[in-house]
Amino acid sequence: MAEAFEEWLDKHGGKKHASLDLVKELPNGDRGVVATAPIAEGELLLLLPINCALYMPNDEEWAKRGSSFPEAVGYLHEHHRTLSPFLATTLALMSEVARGGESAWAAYVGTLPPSCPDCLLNWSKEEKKDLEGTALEELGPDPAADAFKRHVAPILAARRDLWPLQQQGEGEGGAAADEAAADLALFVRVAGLVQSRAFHLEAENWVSGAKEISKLEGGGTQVFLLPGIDMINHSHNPARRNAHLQRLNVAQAAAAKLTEGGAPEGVEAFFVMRADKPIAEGEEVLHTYGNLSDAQLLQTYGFLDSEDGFAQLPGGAASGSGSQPPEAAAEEEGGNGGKKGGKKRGKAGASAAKGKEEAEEGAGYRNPYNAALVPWEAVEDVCCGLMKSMDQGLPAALKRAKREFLAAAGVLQVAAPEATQFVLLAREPLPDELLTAVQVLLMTKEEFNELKREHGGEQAAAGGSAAGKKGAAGKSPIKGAAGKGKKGKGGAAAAKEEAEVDKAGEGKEAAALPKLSLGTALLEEDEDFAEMVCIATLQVLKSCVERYPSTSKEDVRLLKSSECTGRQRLAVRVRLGEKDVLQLAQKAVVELLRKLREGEPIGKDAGEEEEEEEDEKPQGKKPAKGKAAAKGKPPAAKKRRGLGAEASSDEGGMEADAAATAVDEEEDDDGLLAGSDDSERVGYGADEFDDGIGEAHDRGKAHEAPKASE
Ligand SMILES: C[S@@+](CC[C@H](N)C(=O)[O-])C[C@H]1O[C@@H](n2cnc3c(N)ncnc32)[C@H](O)[C@@H]1O
Repeated sequence: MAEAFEEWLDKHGGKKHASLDLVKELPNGDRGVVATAPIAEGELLLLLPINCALYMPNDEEWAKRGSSFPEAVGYLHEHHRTLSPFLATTLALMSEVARGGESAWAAYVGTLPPSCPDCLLNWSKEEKKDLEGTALEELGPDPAADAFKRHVAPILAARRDLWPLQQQGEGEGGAAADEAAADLALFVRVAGLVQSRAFHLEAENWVSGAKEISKLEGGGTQVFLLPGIDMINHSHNPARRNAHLQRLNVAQAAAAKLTEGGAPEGVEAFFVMRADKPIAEGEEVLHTYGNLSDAQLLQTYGFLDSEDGFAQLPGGAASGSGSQPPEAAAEEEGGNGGKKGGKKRGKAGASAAKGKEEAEEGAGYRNPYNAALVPWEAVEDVCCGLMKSMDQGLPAALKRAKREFLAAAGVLQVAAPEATQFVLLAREPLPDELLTAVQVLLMTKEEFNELKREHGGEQAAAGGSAAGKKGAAGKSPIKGAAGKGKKGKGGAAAAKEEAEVDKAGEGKEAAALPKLSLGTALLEEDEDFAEMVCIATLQVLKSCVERYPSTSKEDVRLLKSSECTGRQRLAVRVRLGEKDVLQLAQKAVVELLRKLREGEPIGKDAGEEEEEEEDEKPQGKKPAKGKAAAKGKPPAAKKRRGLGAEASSDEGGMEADAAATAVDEEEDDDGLLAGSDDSERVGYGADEFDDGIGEAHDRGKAHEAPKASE
């Protein structure tokens, strides 16, 4: 199989390093690319002419060399242009698989595994129950069966010559049922392969130049199957990675002396895999599939990282494993790529030690790129409930106006604001969007109207341009606002209030406003408001923690038990990872509140402010509160709200609330989350296509290209 592939590659002008085994069986039963002799840094590992890749061409490519694409690709290009790139590439590979020995890609098809075993596509309903509450919880119909029925089956039926029927046995329900079952089975198999092997790259003009490939963008992507290159496994650990992918145009490939004797006819570009560092004999070639959370890794690739070096990173997480025994995971170490330092070092050392201990006990490695999702609905419910408890219930029109305003101001997604999910990251557990949304929801009608006027006003002054605008942070949109502590209104008053929702900003919501980022300026000015915002945020986070059927402690216990194996273990690790992030967010809120109460500077420039404060402060004088104080202004007058009447008359009120809502201290501080410094925001935003399947990249934000130093 490897020889047939190498012959095929050679025939098409591709190259493979002589000292590489592309299909080496690894100790864990998987296959990987392994060096059979030492390879020097910079050496070419694989060169793949673009004509060997399976993908949907853009119009320009099609015009230039349409005839070199498989027939199925041509058919899809001509007749199904709105199909998602993922489904189109899946159908392209299905055609080559179904055509067997007749396919021009038969040698490549021969290198493919039977399936992507643990990809979610292959999980039963029962197994998926363990993912309840996570980003991977399936709420609608089975996405694969749904995509098959809606998009794939009609295409197969229309062109049986391109997608010949697979061999079927005699089954119940007659020949038609058998055909459909065989088609669906092939689709699920191939979709799993494409999902776990394809590269999602920005569509670009090939002739324009080389490009680092790991940078993926939400829009305008092409989904490429890159034979041979797709044999390389992933590592989260920069210290273990030793290869990276580039695409080069013909001139660049020639300049790099990759195509002596000239490029094969009709080839405009190459995919190139090179050694980033020396690779020892017997060492596996590894690169990165992206900075992906556990949920994204599981959904797309059917595995969770079971390595490796984060225990060694200063401030790093412990090693451990989802699928291998914890003892083995705890033994595996390596890597030293972390850059954390400063004040956190002392604690990090202790955390790493504690983390290692936990790994040994079986708690497992936790991914520093993990994320948790907070649905808008939860935020709205909690905030509206809180306002109601203060006799300031939000009438429907005001609720709608706030939602529309937040969408126009870039805090909620525009197309379907209600479907927004705030993405909390281990490295940024309290995103500004979430704090901003909570603040806006907790504003009285008057405050909200004033915010709208100020924020809309900025837009008018800027000629409607949202680019580079700062938002309303630090401007106190509620300064001088009336209506604090308003008492309850009956139905008629509420109806009047609906009618009173300020018309000033109306219509502006439709247009894009500058991005709204309230930060903490308002919280620093108004202690009661700050307490409300913190309580509400803690309640929101608590409601998110409660959506899981188990607690973190139970999950850790499960991971420690030898019975928790296979897919159940993967699922438990995903939900524990999400809960870790929610716990970090809870801690961040409690810390924010503490700082606000103690008048400590907050935010990125806190250090600078502290210094400024030090310089300006007369000797022996107590530091004043907040930013205003830091800038030499008197602290803002304390403001009172409905809730504040109780909470602030009882000095322990907030602590009690926070304690009731916040972190289980026994469970926190496991020190397992801090790790690499290059965690990037990853999310699960709006789907571009309504396939409902595919991979994390179609649903998420771009991942940063690995830094040069990696
Ligand atoms: C692009 S393929 C890599 C080649 C694959 N190992 C093979 O034998 O064909 C991606 C698949 O390899 C496996 N894989 C890659 N990196 C892995 C890792 N770090 N740990 C476990 N499995 C991994 C997963 O099954 C994943 O879906």
